Amino acid sequence: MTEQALRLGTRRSKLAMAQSGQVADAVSQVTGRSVELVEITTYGDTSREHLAQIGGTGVFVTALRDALLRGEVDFAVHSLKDLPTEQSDDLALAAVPVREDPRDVLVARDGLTFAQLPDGARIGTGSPRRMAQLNGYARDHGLTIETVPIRGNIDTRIGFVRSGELDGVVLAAAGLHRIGRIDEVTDFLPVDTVLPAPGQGALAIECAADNADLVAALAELDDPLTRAAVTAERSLLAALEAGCSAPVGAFADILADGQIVKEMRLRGVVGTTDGSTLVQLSTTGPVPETHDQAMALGRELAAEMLAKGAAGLMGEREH
Ligand SMILES: NCc1[nH]cc(CCC(=O)O)c1CC(=O)O
Repeated sequence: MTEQALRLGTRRSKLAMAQSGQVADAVSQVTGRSVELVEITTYGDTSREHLAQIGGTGVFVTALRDALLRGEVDFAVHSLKDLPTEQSDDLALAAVPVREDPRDVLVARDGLTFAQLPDGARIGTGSPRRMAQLNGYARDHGLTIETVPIRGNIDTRIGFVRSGELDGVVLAAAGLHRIGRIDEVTDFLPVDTVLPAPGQGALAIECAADNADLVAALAELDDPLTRAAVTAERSLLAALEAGCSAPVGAFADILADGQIVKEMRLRGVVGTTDGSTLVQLSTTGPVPETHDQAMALGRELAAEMLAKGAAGLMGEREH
């Protein structure tokens, strides 16, 4: 008797298809079952509005979750940074695999690094988080850049540079890796210059919470350290009451002594999009061993950031 193929719900973008294809192979290996991709269109794929305007929260995810809840697909793969922080009781975050490079990168004309950009350079990004930190970095170096809000898939965004319309665009390294275009990066921005979005570079594999066999099988793809890190990052975001299009960066990493894992450090930043005010803080604690401990790390840092005025910065509205 042959078991039915598992149905993986995925968006159709090149990036989504690449990451779903990679997860499909891994799931086939751990379950011994074949995996069939089911393409689903989300609001984020069809809307032409800027993400900062449509709110961001869940626009790439809701249609996939609905298909899971209706039993039309067995599991779904999301970019973790697109996943709203509130988790539905009916769905399980069954696995968070090992994170890919979390950094933001610059793809600029003529091989330029960020420090080599000319004064007034036009840099495309629709992300208030990137705008705030890029403008802040430029200010610190006596440079002004113009951040230009853009949307579209990775090909479209890099296309603005190739056509000469923009001097550069800022993207996530992970996405470029996954679609095989990492060679086009002209500068990898260190996380201390531009903190990534909470969960950036990580994937989320979701399935129905009551599908116990599948929850258990998918758990084999989970990386506990990645899960602890992204849980702390997302807890910070939630405790700041910010959505995924807010100017909030967060990154948790492991402080190790040789091979010995010592502590987890969580860094967070909130700022105005012009980069004139940035609140960046970090906290360090034992590596979380439970979900609650990882959540506590994020809440702790959020409280410190709020005490330093973070709420006022996030309240800023774009004109
Ligand atoms: N919101 C779009 C999105 N969602 C996930 C990624 C990249 C891959 C990742 O962060 O895992 C991107 C593109 C980008 O920010 O350049």
